[in-house]
Amino acid sequence: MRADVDLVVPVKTLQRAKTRLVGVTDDRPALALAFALDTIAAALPAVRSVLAITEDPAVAAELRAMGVGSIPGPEGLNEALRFGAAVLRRRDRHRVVGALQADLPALRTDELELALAAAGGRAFCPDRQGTGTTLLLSAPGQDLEPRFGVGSAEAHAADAQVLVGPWPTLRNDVDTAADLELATRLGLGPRTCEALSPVC
Ligand SMILES: Nc1nc2c(ncn2[C@@H]2O[C@H](COP(=O)(O)OP(=O)(O)OP(=O)(O)O)[C@@H](O)[C@H]2O)c(=O)[nH]1
Ligand SMILES: C=C(OP(=O)(O)O)C(=O)O
Repeated sequence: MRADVDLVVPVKTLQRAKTRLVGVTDDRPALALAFALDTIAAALPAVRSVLAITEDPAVAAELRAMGVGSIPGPEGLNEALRFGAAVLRRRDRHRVVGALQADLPALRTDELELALAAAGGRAFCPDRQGTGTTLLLSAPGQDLEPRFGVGSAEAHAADAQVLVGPWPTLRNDVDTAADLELATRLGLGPRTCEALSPVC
């Protein structure tokens, strides 16, 4: 557990989320919600706190039931992350602020902990393709400066340590049916299993 780390997790409005998973399920919003809940449940024991940034009241209600706070933020992923990071920074200016994507339904707490332990300052974990980013950590007391989007791994590598190690579940963000197949092999979280039942 890293008691000096607080994570911002952005969760897009469910009706607009995971459009690349069209055809995988009849209920895409329910699957996007399950991804976020499994990701956050796995992350909680690894850090001091998790704050979700979401405009979606259904997401906020589910998180509240888990004891996780959320606040609405501005439109856009980097905008939402900057907003959330600034809220956390105001609460404690010395902390490490991180951004964790909400689409890691196979995430294991121990793998996140290994990656967090390997970080020696500003650092990021590339996705399994090596082009995107699943986790970004600020240096203590510094701004998060998120550069998520196409080619974000290269953008983050300009000034952040690359975290690559034995944490496949942290690297497998699920955007496509192929990602979901791999996540199923790695072991899906319970909410995602339930949403896809009887697949697992
Ligand atoms: N709060 C917030 N979160 C966002 C926003 N856009 C993306 N996210 C989150 O950012 C992470 C990565 O998003 P994407 O992989 O691009 O997910 P997506 O937009 O649902 O998927 P596609 O429709 O397939 O592009 C997920 O945790 C999303 O929930 C946004 O505008 N606001
Ligand atoms: C926004 C990103 O993720 P995705 O590929 O999931 O859209 C990113 O990796 O920076």
